[in-house]
Amino acid sequence: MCDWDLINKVWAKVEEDLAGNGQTVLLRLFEEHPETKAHFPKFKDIPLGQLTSNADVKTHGNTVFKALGDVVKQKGKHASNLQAPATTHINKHKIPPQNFTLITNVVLKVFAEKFPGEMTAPAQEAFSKAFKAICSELEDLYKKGGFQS
Ligand code: HEM
Repeated sequence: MCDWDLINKVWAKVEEDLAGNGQTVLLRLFEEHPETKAHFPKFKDIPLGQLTSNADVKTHGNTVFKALGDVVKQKGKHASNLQAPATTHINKHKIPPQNFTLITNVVLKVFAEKFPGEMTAPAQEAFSKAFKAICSELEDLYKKGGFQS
């Protein structure tokens, strides 16, 4: 079991600047795993240096973090919240499932840096467990959805 209350306490802090925090995560994802940028039609041809001031990255950061916030707020009962993104990421965006592990590891790292007061050892552990569970549920949905890379 994960401590969803601990996670939601950190998330309240994240929501003080949802778009900015989502933007930081996307930029760090592109920096640390440059192959992930190639999956985004809007960003793939723009050099990373120029993306730091790209408004679309911030808007997309907000979209991703809004969806992730909707998941963590369900405190574990998020099956229906995962179905829609799984379907689009399988069929429309064609994102291999291991990318969810990459992005959630980046989220953990960015939160630990940005929110050292809230990201205590138990909070990091709670996020780590929750993200592992979510990634594994997404993998199951990918299998059911017949994902082909
Ligand atoms: C925490 C994990 C993630 C969440 C919550 C998330 C959520 C979303 C949402 C809500 C959308 C817009 C609605 C839709 O099309 O479903 C979206 C679009 C998209 N996502 Fe994700 N996503 C995640 C991870 C990723 C990763 C790891 C990649 C690729 C490496 C990716 C690639 C895309 C692309 C290419 C789009 C379309 C962007 C556009 O509008 O041009 N996503 N995502």
